[in-house]
Amino acid sequence: MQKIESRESKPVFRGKNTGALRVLGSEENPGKGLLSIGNYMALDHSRGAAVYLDALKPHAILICGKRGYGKSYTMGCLLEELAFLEPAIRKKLASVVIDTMGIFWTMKYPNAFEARKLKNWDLTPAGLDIEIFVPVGKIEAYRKRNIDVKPFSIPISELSGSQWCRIFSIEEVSPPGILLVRAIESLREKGEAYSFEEILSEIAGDPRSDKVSKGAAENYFRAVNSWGLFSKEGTKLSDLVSGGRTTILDVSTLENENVCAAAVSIIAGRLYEARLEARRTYEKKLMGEKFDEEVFPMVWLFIDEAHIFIPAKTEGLASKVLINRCLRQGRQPGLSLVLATQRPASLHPDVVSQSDLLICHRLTASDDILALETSRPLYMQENLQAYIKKMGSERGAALIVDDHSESVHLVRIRPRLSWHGGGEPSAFEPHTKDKSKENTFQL
Ligand SMILES: Nc1ncnc2c1ncn2[C@@H]1O[C@H](COP(=O)(O)OP(=O)(O)OP(=O)(O)O)[C@@H](O)[C@H]1O
Repeated sequence: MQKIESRESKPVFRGKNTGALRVLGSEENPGKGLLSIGNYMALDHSRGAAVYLDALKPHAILICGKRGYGKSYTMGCLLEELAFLEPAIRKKLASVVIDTMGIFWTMKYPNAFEARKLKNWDLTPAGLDIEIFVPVGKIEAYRKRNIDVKPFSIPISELSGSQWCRIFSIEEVSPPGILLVRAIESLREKGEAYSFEEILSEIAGDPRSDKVSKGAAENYFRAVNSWGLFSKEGTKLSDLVSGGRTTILDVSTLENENVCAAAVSIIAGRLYEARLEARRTYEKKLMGEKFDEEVFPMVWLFIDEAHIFIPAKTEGLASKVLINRCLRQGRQPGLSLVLATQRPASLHPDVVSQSDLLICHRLTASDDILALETSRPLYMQENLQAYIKKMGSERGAALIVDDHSESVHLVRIRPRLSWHGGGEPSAFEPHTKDKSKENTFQL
């Protein structure tokens, strides 16, 4: 089993109590493609056997928990584990993070801050080989801060007139809305990519609209240009994603949540299409056909603040793609989705019911617990509240509900190898000190 013999192939936990191999997410895992996420946590909170997640098959994982209890930290652990898989498996997978908070760029750096804690787990700090992409219009701002980033953009022609109306929060039947839909649909009918300038000239040349509507529509699109996210051609998917890579799409500069959702919808839709195509190639290969070109890897798509993109009560711009394609049908083409939220109650209920793995950190709001309880699998012997109580208030402690083995597990997620950028800043403590020994974790 690959993590049992060396860092590439050694278990991450050689320390205390490493017991029987337990793989969550697959009953058939042959001991390969294992993500070492932590150890069992006994009721007295002592450390038990190592816990692994399967990475050979596609998964839909929901990570939830109240603010500051480990959601993005856990996401980072999964990303690290995917990045450190044995090369033969790693090259068939790719990780893509939609980074709404701008916190994942720090993964390039080793987690020197928690070196002592890592030592307790027999681990050493390690940075990750990641690529960070930011909207093309924002590249200079990042470079000025000495953050090594690459530009990405989305083709402006990917959005329909009605999607633009939703982004601008205007009615499709209002005068600027009517103009905007007409202008965009007329450009789209030509079937070619078009630029921001071409949209403006289409608006200006509309014979049926008055000056005020034209002025308003123009202003909306000038704002689009300032976001620096859209361009005529857009970045090719193959430039963003390929086998073995960890890609961070930092969209934290986009203040408008609708724009973020539109971007997520387009990216997730393109990943899904690419995987469908790859799956067809894979089937043909199995039938004996020869293919020389590289097959698009099985993607793990990570989205934090998922309630923004798949809200409970309304249909967000990314809801359809994420629910209907990635969640419900992602298994077949091999697209994994890892969603995180502080507010399960604000998340579309399909996310809870369609996830095959639920990683639940501490939760206290009753509506959030109820949202998970409502789709609580029958195999959970106790109610969720009781499990959460057992888990206590330790950061990084999690309840994992595994639909494959129909079982529930109390786990302590391991410390991060790479620098975690999502922690709370403190006005008091110097940032260089190793705080491991002061943490609530007593190992
Ligand atoms: N598994 C863990 N091991 C050690 N410390 C942890 C672990 N998980 C979380 N922590 C600690 O808790 C802090 C907060 O975790 P994290 O940033 O993941 O919170 P979050 O749930 O994503 O919060 P928010 O909802 O505000 O984004 C981390 O900075 C870290 O100090």
